[in-house]
Order: sequence, then structure tokens, then C-alpha cells
Amino acid sequence: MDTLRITGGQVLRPDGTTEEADVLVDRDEGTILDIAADIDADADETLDAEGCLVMPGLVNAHCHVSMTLLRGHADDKQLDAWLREDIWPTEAALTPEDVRVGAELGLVEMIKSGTTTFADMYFHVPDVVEAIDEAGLRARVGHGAVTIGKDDEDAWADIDESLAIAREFDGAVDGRIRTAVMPHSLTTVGEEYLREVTAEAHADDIPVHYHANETTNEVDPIVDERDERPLAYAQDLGMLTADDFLAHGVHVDDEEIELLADAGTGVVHCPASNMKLASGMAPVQQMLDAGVTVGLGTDGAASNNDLDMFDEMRDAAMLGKLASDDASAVAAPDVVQMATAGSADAIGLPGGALEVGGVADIAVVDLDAPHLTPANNLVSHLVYAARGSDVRHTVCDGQILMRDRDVLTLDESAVVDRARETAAALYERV
Ligand SMILES: CSC[C@H]1O[C@@H](n2cnc3c(O)ncnc32)[C@H](O)[C@@H]1O
Ligand SMILES: [Zn+2]
Repeated sequence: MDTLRITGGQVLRPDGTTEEADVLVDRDEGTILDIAADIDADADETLDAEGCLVMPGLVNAHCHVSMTLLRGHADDKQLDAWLREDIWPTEAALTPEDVRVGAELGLVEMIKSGTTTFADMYFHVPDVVEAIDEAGLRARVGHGAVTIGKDDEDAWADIDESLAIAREFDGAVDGRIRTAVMPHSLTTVGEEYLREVTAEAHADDIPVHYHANETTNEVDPIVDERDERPLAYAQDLGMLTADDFLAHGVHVDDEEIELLADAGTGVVHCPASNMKLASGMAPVQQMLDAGVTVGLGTDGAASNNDLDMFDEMRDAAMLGKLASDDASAVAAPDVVQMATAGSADAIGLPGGALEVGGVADIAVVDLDAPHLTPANNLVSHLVYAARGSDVRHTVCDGQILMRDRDVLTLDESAVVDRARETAAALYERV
């Protein structure tokens, strides 16, 4: 058996406590063999974690990873104008190669900030999958389908592509890739398409992921036209099962929160994107209190503008307090839970906890920094003080993706150079 030992760190356990222990990993299986202070076994390779916190790899539950190429392209606008005036016209010019380059850039950024798993909605998905294969992360991917503004033939072609991609890539890359059908939202995809794609996906045990209740501009037309709330409409379409997950859930009322809790549908909170696009404040504490599965996501790098889940944790805690007008709301332990096990649950992938027998998806955070001193409450530090750049090692599926801040699976400087050139050529074209 090929083993890896992470030595000398403080290990964050699923109950939020920390203990001094080593972590022994079976690299053939990609699982954790033991977590203990006195492991009596040699390992093939070791990672030093002295003075570090060993935690589950972060799970970014809603992303458009290739949008790193559009970082800083359109700022300071609300969602509708941002999408229609800037983002969609630019995305129309993206080639499969551009999407691959943007994905590689985002994957380097994720590895460097301790994210091991993510959910991704975009197009040219085979190129995104190739990049994920190389980078070594775990992901649930899907083709984002939009039918608004298309004739029936083109609309069905997009829906069919979402289904075909989900069927083709589920279980790919040694099982690290799972899929979902991803109709973009309840307003950008027509009713008959939503109903059909959901039924077909569920018949094959494939989940559905979509944007929902992000802005009032999206909620109001549904209420006006249908005389029902968006999530009642989603339920009627069959899109509210325990396997499905939606992004945002900003403007949800009490009945919709109850629907989500009863159905077990995951909600991915994206606080930075919601603040930057002035979409609103999600009632996160209310959803947690009601028993909704809540995960955390960055959304794309054009509305954030980075993919650092440490930033996202801090934003979630700060915005949660503001939204509830209560400093005790969305407390640090709940935020860490959201960014790890909550996200993993929401997107239906393993990980989010360090447990014997569980997947070896691990981030090692260096605590030896002025801004993390004194190290008297490590969960607090993760949320309020740590940065992605404090991550020292990243491990996914038992494989080392970054050692001492050196990314091993992708050539960081080549990826950055290529992204710079690709973005320059893209903006020249558009
Ligand atoms: C069709 S692939 C996914 C699609 O979603 C766009 N997008 C990025 N961020 C958001 C957001 O916050 N709300 C809605 N849509 C978003 C992205 O640019 C792609 O076109
Ligand atoms: Zn999104």
C-alpha cells in the first residue's frame, strides 16, 4: 500500500474541536487510514504540518471556473445589466481552448487556497474536465443551458447537450468527476424545457443544479405571471429533490425556506457575488435554523473577483450578521461547517470532514503568521483572519496537489502566462 503521513499538526475534527495528531492516508484508495497522535506505521511520503491546522479541503459549491478570464472585465453593475451588456457578449466569443485556459487558471487559484472540490456550471465542459483531470481536484460539472432568446430547435439542442454531457462524464477521471444537468435559471430556461430536462435527468439519477431567487428582478416576473413563488414553481417542475441544489436563494420567503428544508434541496450561499452585484442578503441564519442544507460558493471570478473560499467564509459571517441584525448570527463554527460538510452535502460529493475511512481531501493551513497570532481559537481564525495564501499543502483523493505552496499538478507560471495571453487575445477580438 502506498501511504502519505501528515505529521505534527492540529487536526480539525468534524465536531469543530482540534487535537494534535498525525493523519495517515492510503494513496491507492485516496482515503484516510488513521488520525491519531501515536500512529505506529512508516509512510512512503510525509508532509510536515508542525505549527499548522490540518482541515478538510474546502468545497466551493457553486462556481464558473473558466470565468477567471473575465476577472475585472465588468464591475459595478447589477446582475441583469452585467450579464446582458458585458458577460454574455464576451462569453459568446470564448473558444473551447479559452475555456480550458480559464479553467486551469481557476484550478491553480483553488489549489493555492485550499479548495479540493467544487461544483461548476459552464460550457465546453469536456475542456473543463480535461483541466480538472490534470489538476487533480474533485468536481460536479454540468453544461449550463439557456433557452431564452433561442428558437425551439436551438433551445432543445442546448438542453440535449446538458443531458448528454451529464450522461457522458458521470464517474469520469477515476470517479472524481460527477455531473448534473444545469439549466441556468428559472427565468432563462422555459417551462417545458425545465420539466423535460429534470424528468430525464432524475430518471438517470442525475441531479439538477440552477440559479434561483438571486434578485428581485428574477422573482417578481415569476410571481406576476404564475401567481406563485419561484420555489413553488421549481417544486411543481420536480426540481426540488434532495439531490438537487440551487445557487443563491437570496430572496426566499418563509414558505420557500420550509419547502427547501422539507425537500432536502441544497442552497449554495454566494455572499461576495450577492454583495458585488447588489443582489441582496440571503436569510442564511433562518435557513440554518429551519434545517436547510446550506453550502458556500464563490460564483464566478467576474462577480467576486477571486475564488478564495477563506474570503467567502469571512463574507458569509459578516453578511449573515448584517442580514439578521444580530452579531451572534452565522457564527464561525457554522461558517466552517458550511464551507466543508455543508457544501459537500449540498452538491452530493464526498469530503468536507476528516474521518477514518473518508476521502483524503485535506488543506494544511500555516498558523505561523502575525495575522493568526495568538492561535487561541483556530475556528475563529479560519473565518475571520486566515487567507487562502496561508494554505501550505493541499491534498485531494490522497494525492499532493500543492507542497509548501508549490503546485505539483499544473505548471503555475505557464498557466498564468497562458491566461494573460489568452485574455489579451479575447479582449482584442471582442
Ligand atoms: C450558461 S453557463 C453559466 C452562466 O451563468 C452566468 N453567471 C455567472 N454568474 C452568474 C450569476 O450570479 N447569476 C446568473 N448567472 C451567472 C455565466 O456568465 C454563464 O453565462
Ligand atoms: Zn453562478
